[in-house]
Amino acid sequence: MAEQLSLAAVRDALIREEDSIVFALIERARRPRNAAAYAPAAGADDGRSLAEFFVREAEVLQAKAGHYQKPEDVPFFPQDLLSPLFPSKGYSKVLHSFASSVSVNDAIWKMYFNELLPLFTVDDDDDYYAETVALDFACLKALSRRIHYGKYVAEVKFKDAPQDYSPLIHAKDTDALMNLLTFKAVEEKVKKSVEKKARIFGQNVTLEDGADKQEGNEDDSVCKVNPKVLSELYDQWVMPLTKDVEVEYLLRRLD
Ligand SMILES: O=C(O)C(=O)C[C@]1(C(=O)O)C=C[C@@H](O)C=C1
Repeated sequence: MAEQLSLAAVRDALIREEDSIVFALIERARRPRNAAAYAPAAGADDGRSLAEFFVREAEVLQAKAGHYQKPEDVPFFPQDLLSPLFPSKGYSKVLHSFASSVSVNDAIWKMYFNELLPLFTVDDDDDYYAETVALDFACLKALSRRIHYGKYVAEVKFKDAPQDYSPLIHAKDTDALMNLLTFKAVEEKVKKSVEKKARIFGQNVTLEDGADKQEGNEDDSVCKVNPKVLSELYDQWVMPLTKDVEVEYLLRRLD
């Protein structure tokens, strides 16, 4: 995240993350549900599923390569990780030092597998399990990153109005903090934006004249992921979880 923190810059970063989420979901939607990849696997440690095995192992590798150093990159299985093996320049620390420990990944994990997957994958099995869980990992990472950007949003909002936030933080007034950081008009725009991206990115491109759909004349049934699923995902989970991150960060901001 840029050193110069402003609400506009952070919102731009959130908009950019929309692209990653929409693309990741479109890629995952190429495969059917493949439920066997999520069931406890015979012979695996502690009856883990292939999906859990893959995410754990992928995070171990990525951490060794230097990932998970920034507060927006939060691992799903932090207990398994080793320090980076390669030096990096580091990143500018614009957030409070506890920021890395703020995580809603458990909620993201449950939401993704229990609620979201059935909404945008066909209930079938094509036996491409390894590819499927790699695609799931991409979706989980994109969602987690976007949601944990809430830490930056919270920091900017606090810096812009410490006089409004501080009393609520001292009083640990979670509901009032939630109200103060909520902008319903922005949320409506975000939902429309992400729905539109799903409609545009998820089209089949053809070279025949007039075959491409014009805007305003969309047929959502031919989109690779139903655009309404994207606006629902943001409405029900992505924005509420981002706000949970914001509140959790703010509650500890004056420690
Ligand atoms: O843009 C903000 O102010 C945010 O806090 C981000 C966000 C979002 O998740 O997109 C969350 C809460 C606001 O109500 C609006 C949007």
